[in-house]
Amino acid sequence: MQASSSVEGFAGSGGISGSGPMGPRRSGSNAREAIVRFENVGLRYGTEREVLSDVSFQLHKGRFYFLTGPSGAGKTSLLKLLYLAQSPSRGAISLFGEDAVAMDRAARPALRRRIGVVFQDFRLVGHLTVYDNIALPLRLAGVPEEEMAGPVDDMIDWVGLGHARDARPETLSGGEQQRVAIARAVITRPDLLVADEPTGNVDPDMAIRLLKLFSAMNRLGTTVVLATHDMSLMERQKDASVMRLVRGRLDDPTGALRNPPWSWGGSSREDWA
Ligand SMILES: Nc1ncnc2c1ncn2[C@@H]1O[C@H](COP(=O)(O)OP(=O)(O)OP(=O)(O)O)[C@@H](O)[C@H]1O
Repeated sequence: MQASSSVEGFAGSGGISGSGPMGPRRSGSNAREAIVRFENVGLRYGTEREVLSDVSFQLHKGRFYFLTGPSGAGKTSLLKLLYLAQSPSRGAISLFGEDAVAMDRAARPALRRRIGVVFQDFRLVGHLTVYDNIALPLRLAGVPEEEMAGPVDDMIDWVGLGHARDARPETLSGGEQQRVAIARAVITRPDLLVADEPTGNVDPDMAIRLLKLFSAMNRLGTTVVLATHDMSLMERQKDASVMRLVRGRLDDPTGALRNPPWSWGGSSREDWA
C-alpha cells in the first residue's frame, strides 16, 4: 500500500484553514475534490458514552479507502454516518459539498441515491429473486427494463450467480447473499460505495474477485470505502489509503493514515487485523 495524503486526519482544531467548519480545503491537500468531510464528529446512541469521538477526515473523489480497527471500534457506526442512516451527536459532515447535518430531511434521498451501500447483514428483499434484487436500484431510478437486462445479467455472471438468477435470497448461502448485496450496491455505478465487511462470508478466491470488482468501479470514478479486518485484501489494493478506528477515534499518532500500517514502526501486520 502506498503512502498517501488523501486521507487527512486533522483531529483537533488546528488542521483546517478557513473560517467555518466546512471552510476551504487546507493548503497542500490533495488537488482532487474532497467529497466527504468529517470535522470533530461525535456519535452517541441514547445516553450511552460516545461510540465515535472527535472524528475528522476528508475523502477525495475517485480514491479507495479501507476502514479497519478492532471489533466494536465504531466502523459500522462511522459508515452509517457516511450513508446518512445516522445523524452525528456533534460535529460537521459534508457530503458532495452539501451540509449533511443541517440538510432538510426531504433533500436526503437525492443525496443517498449517489451512494451504494453493502450492508453487513445484506438486507436483501426476501420476496424478490436475485435478478430483481439487483435490478431494484435501476428500477427505482426509472431505467427501462430493456436497458437494464444486459447490465444486470452481466453483473450476475460477474459475481458468479448465474445458476441462481431466479432464486430467492432465503435459498442462498451467506456468501451468495453477500454477492447479491454487492451486485445491487454497484449496479448503478454510484459516486460513493460504502461496504461493511463485504467479503466476510466468501472464500479467499471470491474475496479477490470481489475486490477486483470494487477496484474496477474505483477506476471508473467511484470513491470506495470498504470496512474490513482482512489484511490480505488491504495488501492487494496497493493504491488504497487506510483509516483505522480504535475505541471510536481515528488512530493516527504517527501518521498511519498516510502510510501503510504494517510499515509503521513497531507494529506487525497482525496488530492491524
Ligand atoms: N444502535 C446501537 N445502539 C447502541 N449502541 C450501539 C448501536 N450500534 C452500535 N452500538 C455500539 O457502538 C459501538 C461501536 O459499534 P460498531 O458496530 O459501530 O463497531 P464495529 O467496529 O463496526 O464492530 P464490528 O467490527 O464488530 O462490526 C459498540 O460498542 C456497539 O455496542
